[in-house]
Amino acid sequence: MKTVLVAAVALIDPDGRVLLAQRPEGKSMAGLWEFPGGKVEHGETPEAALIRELHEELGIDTWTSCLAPLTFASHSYDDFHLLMPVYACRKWQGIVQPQEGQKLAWVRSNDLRSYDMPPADIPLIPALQMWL
Ligand SMILES: Nc1nc2c([nH]c(=O)n2[C@@H]2O[C@H](COP(=O)(O)OP(=O)(O)OP(=O)(O)O)[C@@H](O)[C@H]2O)c(=O)[nH]1
Repeated sequence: MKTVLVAAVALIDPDGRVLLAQRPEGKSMAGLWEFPGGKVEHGETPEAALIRELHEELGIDTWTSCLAPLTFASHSYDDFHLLMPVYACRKWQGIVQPQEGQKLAWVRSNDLRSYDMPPADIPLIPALQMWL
C-alpha cells in the first residue's frame, strides 16, 4: 500500500484553543473536522508544505522556527497509509480566515472530543490536550 505523507498543524491561540477545519463537500471524509495541512509535495519538507498550506487555506504566514513537532499519526485507510507529522504553532502573522469557504472552529481542549474527526486523528487528541 502507498504511504502518503501529510503535514498537519495544531494552531493554538492565546486562550489555548485549537483550530479545526471542516472538510468540504465533495472531498473524501467530507464533514469531518481536521487539523489544517495537506499533502507534502515531491521535494518539499513537511514544514515548507505547512507554511504553503497555511497561506493557501487560511491566509496566514508562519515560519519553520514556529513549528514545534507535537506528535504523529500512522494510520491505514482502505486505499493508502497515512503518515502525518503534527506540529504545534502559537505564532503566525495575519488573521485566520477561510480562503476556500471551509468552516473553521476554535476549539477548547475539553471540547475536542465532540468534533467528528478522521479515524487517524482520534488517537492524537490526548497528546494534544497535554500541550494545551
Ligand atoms: N490536513 C489534514 N489531513 C488529514 C487529517 N487527518 C487525515 O486523515 N487526513 C487525510 O490526509 C489527506 C490530506 O490530503 P489533502 O487535504 O492534502 O488533500 P485532499 O483533501 O484533496 O485529499 P483527498 O484527495 O483524499 O480528497 C486526506 O486524505 C485527509 O483525509 C488532518 O487532521 N489534517
